[in-house]
Amino acid sequence: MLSLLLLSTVSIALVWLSRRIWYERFRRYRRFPQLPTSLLWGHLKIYHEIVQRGFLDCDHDHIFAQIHEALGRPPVVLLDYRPICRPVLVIASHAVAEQISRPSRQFRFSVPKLGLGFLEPVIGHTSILAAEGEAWKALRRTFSPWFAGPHLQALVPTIVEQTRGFVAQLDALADSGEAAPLVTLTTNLMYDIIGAALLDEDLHAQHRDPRHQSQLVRAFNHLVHAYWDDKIHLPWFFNPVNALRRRRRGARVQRLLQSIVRRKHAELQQQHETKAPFPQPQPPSITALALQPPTEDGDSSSSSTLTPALLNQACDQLRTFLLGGHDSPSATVAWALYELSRTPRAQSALQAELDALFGAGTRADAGAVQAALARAATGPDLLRRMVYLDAVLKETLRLQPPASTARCAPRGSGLVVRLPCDHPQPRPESPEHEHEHDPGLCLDDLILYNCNAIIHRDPAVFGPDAHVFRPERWLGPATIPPSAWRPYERGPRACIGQEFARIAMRVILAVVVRRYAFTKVGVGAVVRDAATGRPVMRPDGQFEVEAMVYTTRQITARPVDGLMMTVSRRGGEPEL
Ligand code: HEM
Repeated sequence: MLSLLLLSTVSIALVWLSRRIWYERFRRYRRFPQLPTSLLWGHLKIYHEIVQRGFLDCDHDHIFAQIHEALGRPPVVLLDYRPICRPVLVIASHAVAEQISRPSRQFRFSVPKLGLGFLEPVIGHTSILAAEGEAWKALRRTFSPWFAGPHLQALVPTIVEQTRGFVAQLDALADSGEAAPLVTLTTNLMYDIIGAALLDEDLHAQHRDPRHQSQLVRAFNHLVHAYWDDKIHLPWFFNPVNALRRRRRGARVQRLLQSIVRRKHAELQQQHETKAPFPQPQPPSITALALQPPTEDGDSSSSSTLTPALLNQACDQLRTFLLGGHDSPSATVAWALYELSRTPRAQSALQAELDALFGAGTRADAGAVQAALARAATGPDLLRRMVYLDAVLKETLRLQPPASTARCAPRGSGLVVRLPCDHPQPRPESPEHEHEHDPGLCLDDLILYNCNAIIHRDPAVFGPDAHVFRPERWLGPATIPPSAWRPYERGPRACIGQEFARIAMRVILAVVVRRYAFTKVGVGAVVRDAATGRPVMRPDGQFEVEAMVYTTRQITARPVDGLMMTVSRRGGEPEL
């Protein structure tokens, strides 16, 4: 009798479970565009097969783009990663992305971020990047004045100063004729800029001998390497060794930063106590701001006691700025130099703009450009007038966006988005709902990924040449909807450092772009005509290349080979 009861209970449980799994896999998300799914593995199997067919180390954005294309470019694509993690909704339409990133009555600061637990070794657990609600608002309020226009303009001479090391490195490369990964050089440059401007520290990242770089730079690079080619951010138990490696390396970065912050705190206290007559550095250092414990009512008062909690919180913010500050701008500058090297029309237009601003006689004279930019009377105005250079940067960020936001609306919150009307609407729940007004798509509990790599190449917005580097599309009357370009994300959680990045990137390019010619070697090298040896020009005005340089995931998207280039001084470079 007992065994019969047991048997029937087990059978009922099994029937219930299989119906549940069937529902979860095939019915729950049936209105979402998606690839055929498997009962056991969802889309994991097909995702794996697509990865195997292409470059194994390519970034997940490429895989999403392929799936999106195969499905006929719908506004959203569902990828069911269960049982490994929640299903991901890849958002391919700027109109839908905008509904996620803008504030609403339901979500005052836009749809909450997806937990960034996997990044904790890099940014800590109180970082502004991951914080939510009032805690995030208080942090943002603390740091926003530092990132405001007038403060940033005062930093231009500091940024310019650091480009001297970059020029020295490029000169050395031009003399040697050797190829080097440009991204390594721009990364070191950005570390030095962030060190000087944000931390008020010389990080020696551009030292010719890497052994003389500061311990912080070496430790941070070491930590970031533990994130290379991480496609799905699997939970720690899938690779406990790497999880441990990240923790250990993260702890070392934290210790190094703590000793810097303790020193800065002591200096600030001394200045405060002695009421030093010399003026405070203008703008106040980020470290000083990070040491003001933010309160929810917006009052920030300098703390004389450096509690362990305050120390850790300050270090978490500094680590976040170190990450955001060095990573995306360095990749963007390197990509811009690559795209310019294969787009002679754009290179000439940029040269003409810089000639007009600095004088044609300063083409090879980096020192003259640096001096003009560093002068308070001329620098900000020169930067403001770099219209074509700004278009080059916009176009680079359009084609090679380093980052995209990932969000998640809590279960039961009832987040609904509407798809753009020019796309086929989602299937109704059932045939009897066929004629009802479309209620939109409910996105609760899904991982929402605004995929900029797809959004930025939408032919419906950018036309048939969406894949071509054409800075001119950003000049003249604005025809592109603002929400279709979102490399810094939009809404309240948009990048706090975007204006700083724009200034730094404009300074760097203005200093080097007329002085050097860059030639890609290896993947992405230009194709040359067998008879003449000259590069083959495509009808769209770009040189034909051997193979596209794809991106890999290294926390953000970075070019696979670091953009291996040779450098020559203009005038001395080989004829193309
Ligand atoms: C080309 C340059 C840059 C790009 C493309 C970029 C991109 C982004 C993106 C897409 C986000 C949103 C991330 C998310 O929602 O998860 C973001 C946030 C952030 N970025 Fe940047 N970033 C750049 C430069 C910088 C710089 C120079 C800094 C600091 C010096 C910085 C610091 C931050 C911080 C602190 C946040 C979090 C903001 C918040 O949640 O309030 N970024 N960035």
